[in-house]
Amino acid sequence: MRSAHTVEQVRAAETALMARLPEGALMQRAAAGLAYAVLDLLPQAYGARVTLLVGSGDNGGDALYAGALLARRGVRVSAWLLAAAPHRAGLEALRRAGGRVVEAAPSQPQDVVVDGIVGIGGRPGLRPEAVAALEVLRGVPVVAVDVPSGVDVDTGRIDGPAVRADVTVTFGTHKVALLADPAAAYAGAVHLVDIGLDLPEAAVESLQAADVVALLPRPDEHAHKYTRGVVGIRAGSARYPGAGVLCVSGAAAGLCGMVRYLAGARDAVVAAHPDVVTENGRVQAWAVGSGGGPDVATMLAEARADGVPLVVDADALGLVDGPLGVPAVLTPHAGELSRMTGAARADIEGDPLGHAREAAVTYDAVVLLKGRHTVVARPDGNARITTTGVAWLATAGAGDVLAGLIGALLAAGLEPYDAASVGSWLHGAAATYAARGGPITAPDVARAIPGVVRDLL
Ligand SMILES: NC(=O)C1=CN([C@@H]2O[C@H](COP(=O)(O)OP(=O)(O)OC[C@H]3O[C@@H](n4cnc5c(N)ncnc54)[C@H](O)[C@@H]3O)[C@@H](O)[C@H]2O)[C@@H](O)CC1
Ligand SMILES: Nc1ncnc2c1ncn2[C@@H]1O[C@H](COP(=O)(O)OP(=O)(O)O)[C@@H](O)[C@H]1O
Ligand SMILES: [K+]
Repeated sequence: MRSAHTVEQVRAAETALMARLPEGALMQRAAAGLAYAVLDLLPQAYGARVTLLVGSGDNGGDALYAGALLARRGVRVSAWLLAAAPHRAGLEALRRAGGRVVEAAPSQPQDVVVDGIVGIGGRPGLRPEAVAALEVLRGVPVVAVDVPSGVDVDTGRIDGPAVRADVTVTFGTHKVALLADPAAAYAGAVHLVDIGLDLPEAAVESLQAADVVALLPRPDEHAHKYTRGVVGIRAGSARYPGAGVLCVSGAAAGLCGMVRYLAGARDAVVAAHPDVVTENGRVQAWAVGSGGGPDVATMLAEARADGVPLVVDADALGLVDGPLGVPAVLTPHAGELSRMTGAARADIEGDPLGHAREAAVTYDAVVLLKGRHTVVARPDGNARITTTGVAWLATAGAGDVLAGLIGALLAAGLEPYDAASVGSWLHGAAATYAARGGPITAPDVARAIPGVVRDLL
């Protein structure tokens, strides 16, 4: 599991650890990790040029100590001080190692910029001096120290100018802004340096392959189709038969024992999926709403009346105005959530984690808010953020596949939070497998799911 802790949690762990270590030890650990990450980006250390952008706090201190380590390896390090009182000991260390202080951009082309402007002590946004410095150095690869400066660390919001990093070297744990968009998109590749912090459980996390393996349902030796779970699909209509076919394709990827289909695209579904049963009968979960048509209200009401867990997607989301009274996963994209809650779409896109968490409370359900980094939020405030996937997944019908897949995982017995987050992880991984760097369509995503599962197991 990748965990993201809040600034308050990091500070508390840091205080506890610092009490047991010699002064400056943590910063030395951080600086060493940072220096190695910068070295990794340089063709060779000797003669390379690195500019440090240095603010007034310990984030700048990390950059200065790392700069000292780099200077000892022969890197030409320039520290551009953006605040009046930079970390004193760090600055001395850099000078002793042969680094220099500059007041403007170095005239020679630079190989790397290190963003040590602000870290977890920063307020969102950047001062004009920092914006100007970044502008002058535009085009040079940026390594951010701990977080890209300017982002809102605990929410992932971007409320002003912020650094766009190629790599972020973070210390002790991930910060929320490194998982949650829009800030996560500013972080580039994130490299975690262990500095020995002892941290509590995190409210925000991101499943990794090993976590998905541990949660995946699989048949035991004596399994039969009913013990593996039956998912019912009420999706697709005469007008939108494709949505029914796609929702079934996600459900029929093999993760539960059987798929029942009870909606208006029966012929198309059976033609595409001869394994699907179209008689009514018991199910352990329903997926409702994709390509809904005029019967969507009836379909939602009938599924609810069954008392089993539900996935509510697309057209059915507009009918949800409070808790459904059964365990549920709601799967809106930002536009659908905007229609549900009345919040502006841009506000939702600016703070997907906050809006997903709020909606989870309002609807007393797991809310899966789709996007580049999909958020799965639970009413108790916990959230999992999906980092698998590729932009090619933003294609018509991909959401229908996801709804069916989550339905199958619910039917197989996963809790709604696990079903939604595992389903979203598999969906993103399947898109990446299918895309192999190129375009995909929704059926490609569904077809790639069994291969992802096979490789995981
Ligand atoms: N907490 C930890 O466990 C560790 C922290 N370390 C480093 O220490 C950092 C935190 O250091 P600090 O608490 O000194 O805080 P920061 O260095 O993040 O920034 C605080 C300083 O920046 C100024 N500032 C705030 N917002 C600003 C803005 N938008 N523009 C310009 N200046 C702004 C403040 O007035 C303050 O002086 C971490 O991010 C990390 O890089 C590491 O040295 C290792 C251990
Ligand atoms: N930029 C992106 N990068 C990666 N995945 C994305 C991006 N934009 C959207 N997605 C994913 O693509 C899928 C689109 O689903 P959705 O919007 O419901 O489409 P549809 O309604 O046509 O099925 C979601 O799983 C979403 O998370
Ligand atoms: K920074």
